[in-house]
Amino acid sequence: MDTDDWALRAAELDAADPLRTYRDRFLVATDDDVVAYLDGNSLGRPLRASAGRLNDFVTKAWAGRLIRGWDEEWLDLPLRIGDRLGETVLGAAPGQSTIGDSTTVLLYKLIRGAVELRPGRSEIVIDTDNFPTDRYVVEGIATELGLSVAWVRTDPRGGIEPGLLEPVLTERTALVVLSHVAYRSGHLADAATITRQAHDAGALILWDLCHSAGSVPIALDDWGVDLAVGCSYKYLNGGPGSPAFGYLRHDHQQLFRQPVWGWMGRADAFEMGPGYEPAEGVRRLLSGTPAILGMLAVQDSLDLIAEAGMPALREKSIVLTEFAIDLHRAWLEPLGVELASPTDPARRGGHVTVEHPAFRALLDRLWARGVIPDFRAPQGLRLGLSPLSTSFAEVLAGLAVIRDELAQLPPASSSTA
Ligand SMILES: Cc1ncc(COP(=O)(O)O)c(C=O)c1O
Ligand SMILES: Nc1c(O)cccc1C(=O)C[C@H](N)C(=O)O
Repeated sequence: MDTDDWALRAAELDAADPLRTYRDRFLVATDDDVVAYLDGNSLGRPLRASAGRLNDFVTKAWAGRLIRGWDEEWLDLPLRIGDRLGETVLGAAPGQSTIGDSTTVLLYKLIRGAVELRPGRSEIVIDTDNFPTDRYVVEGIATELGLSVAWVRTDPRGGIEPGLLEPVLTERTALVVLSHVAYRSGHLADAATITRQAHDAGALILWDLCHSAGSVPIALDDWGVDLAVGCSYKYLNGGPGSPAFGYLRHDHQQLFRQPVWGWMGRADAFEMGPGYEPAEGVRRLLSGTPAILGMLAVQDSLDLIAEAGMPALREKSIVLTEFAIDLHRAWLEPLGVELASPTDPARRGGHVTVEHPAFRALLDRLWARGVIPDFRAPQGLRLGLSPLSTSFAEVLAGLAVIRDELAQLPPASSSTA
C-alpha cells in the first residue's frame, strides 16, 4: 500500500469508530502545535469538563464553603472517587478502593502492610522488568525488614507469564508484586491465572495497574486480587501528579496495618485522641490530609469511561495498536526498526513500543514536528494510544513523521546513534 492507501485506511477506521466523537470532549490548547499525541499513557489529555470543574471548585466550593467543605464533601471524596473507580474501571465492589498519595507512596504502604499479613514468610517476588519505582520500593522494604527478593527474569519485549512465575513461588513467598501491563513492552499479564498461582503458593498478590486502568478491562474482585495500585494521570486523565489509587480487598481490611500512621487514617480522626487505631475499612490507607484539588479531574474521566464503556474502549484500543503495528511493518521495519511489544492483541495493552538505536537522538526532532511519543532507554519509542482521545489519522500522521525522520538520517547514525 502506498501512503494514500494508508491515509484512506485511517479515514475508514476513523469513520467506523463508534468512539470517534469522544475526542471532542478533550481540551485542545489555543496555540496547539500537536500533530500526534502518542503519550497518553504517561500523561493523559485534559477533558473540557475538567476545566469547568476545577474553576468551579476554586470559585464556589473553596471560596464559598471554606473550611465547611471538609465536613460537607471533601473528607469523603477519596472514598467516593475510589468507589466510582472501583465500579467503572477496577471491577471492585464499594468499600475497597481509595485515592491519595503517589503510586510510589501507596506501593510502600500496601507492600509493607501486605507482608505483615503473611508472618513467617520472608520473600517478595517481583520481575526484573517491572517499573523502577516498584523494584526500588520492594528492595527498600526488603532491606528495612530483613526480607529477601526473588526476581522473575522477564523478557523486556514480553512480560510476566505464568510459566515464569511457577519456579519462583515457594513456601517462603509472602507477596508477589507485578504490573498488569508492562510499562515498556505493553505486555498484558494474565492476571486471573497468575493471581490463582500466587494464592496456590499461599502468597498474596499486588497488581500495579498504572498502564491498564482505563485501557484494558480489570476484574479485581473476580480475580481474587489482594491489593492493587495505579496512577490516575495516564488513561484516567487526572492531570500531572494527580493522586494514585489503591485497592485493598475486603477480606484483608480487618487485619491490615499500613506503616504511615497519620491522623486521617485513624478511627475518628477529629477525636484527636491518644494512640493510633486504624479507621474501619479502606479508609485506613489514608495518612494525612487528602489532596482534594489533585483528585477532582479524575471524576470527569470516570464519567466519560462509564459512558463509553470499558468493552468499547478495549475494542478500539486493540484496533489502534493493530493499526500502529501494521504501519510499523510497512514503514519502519524496512528502516531497521524492531517491534518490542507482543503481536497477540490478547496479550497487549494500550501501547506499542518500537526500537531503533537512533530513537534517542530523534526524539527532539519528533517533538519539534509536533509528534509526541515517549522515549524509554535504551532505544525504545513508546507509542501510547489512548482510546478516547486518539484517532487513526493521528497514528498515521505520527508514524509518517517517524518514518520521514528515520529515512533522513545519514547512513552511519541510522544504526549507531
Ligand atoms: C507501572 C508504574 N508504576 C509506578 C509508576 C510511578 O508512579 P508515581 O510517579 O506516580 O509514584 C509509574 C509511572 O510513573 C508506572 O508506570
Ligand atoms: N509520572 C511521570 C512523570 O512525573 C514525569 C514523566 C513521566 C511520568 C510517567 O508516568 C512515566 C511512566 N509511568 C512510564 O511508564 O514510563
